[in-house]
Amino acid sequence: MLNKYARAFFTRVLTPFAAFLLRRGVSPDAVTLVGTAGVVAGALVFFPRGEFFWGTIVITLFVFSDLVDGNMARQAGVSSRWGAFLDSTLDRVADGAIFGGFALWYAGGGDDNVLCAVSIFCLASGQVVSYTKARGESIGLPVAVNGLVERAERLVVSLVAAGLAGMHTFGVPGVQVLLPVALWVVAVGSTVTLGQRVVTVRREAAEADAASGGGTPRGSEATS
Ligand SMILES: CCCCCCCC/C=C\CCCCCCCC(=O)OC[C@H](COP(=O)(O)O[C@@H]1[C@H](O)[C@H](OP(=O)(O)O)[C@@H](O)[C@H](O)[C@H]1O)OC(=O)CCCCCCC/C=C\CCCCCCCC
Ligand SMILES: Nc1ccn([C@@H]2O[C@H](COP(=O)(O)O)[C@@H](O)[C@H]2O)c(=O)n1
Ligand SMILES: [Mg+2]
Ligand SMILES: [Mg+2]
Repeated sequence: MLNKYARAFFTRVLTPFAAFLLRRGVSPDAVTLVGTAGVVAGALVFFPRGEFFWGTIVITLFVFSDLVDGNMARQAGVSSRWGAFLDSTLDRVADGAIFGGFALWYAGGGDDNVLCAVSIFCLASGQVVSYTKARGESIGLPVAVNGLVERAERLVVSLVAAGLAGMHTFGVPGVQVLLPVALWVVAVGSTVTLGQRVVTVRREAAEADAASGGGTPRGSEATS
């Protein structure tokens, strides 16, 4: 949903900044790499210590690089398969650090085994949701569904909640509950999304197999 409705807005807002970076000789790949490093550092330095406000601020400063890198590549006319691979692969690394950071907090100072498990579930289910699309497309299917909770929703729900929950350290009462609520929402939403994508891939695969007389495309079943 956000990918559909908010992307156009952010493209307009970030285009001048992307153009500025290109004029300064910065490459899209550099933005992808630095952005991911910033998200990973913000998540793994602050979240395991329960410093959710500052962790979210640092992550927010870097996470929009994921919208800037592609914008730069398109403006410069250098969009590439390598860039698409790098962007998607490092998205998985960033997501792992964010939900891993939550899990480390609940395994340590946050001392809550259930929320630690929910964080790990968010991490794993988010990766699987993304994998369904990548694998479906790699066997030649359109995977014409995004589902209820895509990456943008996973990030916005969990980071807004983490940022607000972190305001507890400034004396704002009652906000800590927002992070557990957000993690449960992301966990349930990711499960629904996984179901939506699996059902779509199953239908598209059956249609494609019927149209081609059955069987997977040569070679594709051998990859994983
Ligand atoms: C008083 C202060 C309190 C402190 C609060 C802190 C406020 C800040 C909190 C949060 C900000 C979070 C912003 C998160 C923005 C995320 C942007 C982003 O990176 O989106 C990425 C997304 C996907 O990009 P790609 O196409 O490159 O990635 C694909 C995707 O990963 C696919 O995964 P899948 O979906 O399938 O699981 C892969 O399949 C594919 O391989 C991969 O290529 O980009 C978009 O979706 C574009 C839309 C972005 C919309 C961002 C909306 C941000 C909205 C609000 C943020 C500000 C909220 C402020 C709240 C303040 C509260 C007080
Ligand atoms: N280093 C990069 C990063 C991205 N791309 C291209 O942009 C597409 C992703 O666009 P986003 O707006 O989601 O960032 C990606 O599929 C590539 O085509 C690139 O070339 N190099
Ligand atoms: Mg990107
Ligand atoms: Mg990306």
